[in-house]
Amino acid sequence: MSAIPAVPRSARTRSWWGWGYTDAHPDDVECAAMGALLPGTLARPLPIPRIADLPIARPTVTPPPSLAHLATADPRVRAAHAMGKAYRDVIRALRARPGRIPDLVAHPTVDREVADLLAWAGEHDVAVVPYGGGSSVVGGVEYRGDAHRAVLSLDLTSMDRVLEVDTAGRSAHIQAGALGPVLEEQLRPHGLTLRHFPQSFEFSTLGGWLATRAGGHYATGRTHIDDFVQSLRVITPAGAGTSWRLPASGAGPSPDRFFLGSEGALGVITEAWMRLQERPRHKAAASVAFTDFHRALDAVRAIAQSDLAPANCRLLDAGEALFSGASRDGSSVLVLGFESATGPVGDRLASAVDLARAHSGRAETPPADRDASADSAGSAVSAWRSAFLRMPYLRDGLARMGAVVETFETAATWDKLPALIDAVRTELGAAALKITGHPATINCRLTHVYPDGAAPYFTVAVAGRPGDEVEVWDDIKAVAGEILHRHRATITHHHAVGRDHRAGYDLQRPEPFALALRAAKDALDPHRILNPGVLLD
Ligand SMILES: Cc1cc2nc3c(=O)[nH]c(=O)nc-3n(C[C@H](O)[C@H](O)[C@H](O)COP(=O)(O)OP(=O)(O)OC[C@H]3O[C@@H](n4cnc5c(N)ncnc54)[C@H](O)[C@@H]3O)c2cc1C
Repeated sequence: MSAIPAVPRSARTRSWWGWGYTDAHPDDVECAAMGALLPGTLARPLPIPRIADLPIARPTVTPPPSLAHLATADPRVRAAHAMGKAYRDVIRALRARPGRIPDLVAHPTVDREVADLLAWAGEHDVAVVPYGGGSSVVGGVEYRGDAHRAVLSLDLTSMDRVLEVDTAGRSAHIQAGALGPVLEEQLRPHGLTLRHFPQSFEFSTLGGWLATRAGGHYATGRTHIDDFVQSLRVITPAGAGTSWRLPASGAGPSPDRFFLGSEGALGVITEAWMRLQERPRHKAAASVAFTDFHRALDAVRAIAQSDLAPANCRLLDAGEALFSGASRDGSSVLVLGFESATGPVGDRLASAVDLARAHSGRAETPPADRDASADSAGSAVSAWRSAFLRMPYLRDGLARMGAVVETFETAATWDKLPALIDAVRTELGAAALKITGHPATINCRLTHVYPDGAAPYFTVAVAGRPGDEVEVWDDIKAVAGEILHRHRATITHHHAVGRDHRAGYDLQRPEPFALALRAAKDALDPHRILNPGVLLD
């Protein structure tokens, strides 16, 4: 077991209202150029919002002297903790309609302080919203309604240390508030990695990943945060507990599984022992073009059902391929990638490309295996990768042009996928036209693939009704949820339930399970202060 050095934090300024760093936001010219691609958007971008324009009331509670040093009522901090980072949040900031802003933001540094804050909140009818990186896209970190006297945002990011690394057992004891880069930087000296890279990696935390059952960007194999959990420490209003560190256990229902995905409604995750991996040393990537998207789906299914296990197997439809620069001729593109810490992967890549060719894919001969530190192979592959990281910034630029942008993801079995994807394109497209009077762009990519199905991710962009973008988004979201439900596709594959997916989640979960969840809430959170409205009422 070894001790871990401290890690410096980024000096760049994070946006309080939009994605990422302020210095990476598209400027007015870039926003206008994007808006010009969508008929009906504004002539010029909405101004960058100012905190001074928000309706920020004075806090209605004061913490006791013993906890006062942990909490702030600074309007800038409170505004930055009022919402997550969905389109809906960004447009509400732009339109100065943030909803209820927390009265206080607390930054506990140890478990005792978390427990004391929960006890104080329970006694004073203060709702507590656990907050990691604040990258929720489902209304997970905001408070809706007025049932509580006050709202406390419980920011865990001061608890961001890797406490211990067990190199022999390839696992690490990590505090829940560590942001992705902070966590990986502390593991790097050990040659190990958690290898969990959601698109939001830079601005989301271990605790947030665990509380939402996040999905990393690897297409197959171990990519869900669930796969890496060895043990969890959770603090609830009814007491704290830590599960045993075990490689596996068949002792009844799993306590870790119980808290995974609990979204701050059942307790606060403060620490976890996580399984690690060696850093990959071999990589190989290639892209395959398809004229027919449905043939491409068949190719992906064949690859997913083989034993090749690609790290990346991302099928982009023609719109998505065009937008990311992976193709300009109307083809769908399959981006394939392999990596390994132990041996060359070029043969696996070649076999996957052969399978794709057998389903009418067009591919160059794949490049040979290369050192993992080398630059990406293939222009379509690298074009897609850069676009992937830039996408959230562009979404905010489109929001400034008054566009409505909704991204939603799901998963379904192979027998249902083609009809589901077609229905989203046609039915949601028609609904968006009816709601806004403008044609929508709807793109699709597969983010994760399984032997028995896959996870499609949709992006819908359409000009909004100026000033009513939130209502338009809500209407489009409701139609999308209805289509998913009708096709027996999950309301979310990795974005969580939060408040925005409640209707779909309530329909999806079996009633005895809902009963058990309500009973668990009653037992663990008797004053109903933990993230009210998330997962259940
Ligand atoms: C641009 C963008 C890209 C994204 N890409 C992905 C992706 O690739 N894969 C993916 O899975 N998701 C993705 N997301 C969604 C989001 O990043 C994930 O849900 C992430 O896991 C949230 O982590 P966070 O630390 O930001 O949590 P927050 O947003 O702060 O919180 C999310 C939920 O977890 C609860 N919570 C947070 N910390 C704790 C804790 N310590 N204990 C108990 N409850 C807690 C909160 O109360 C809330 O309900 C993306 C979001 C954006 C904006």
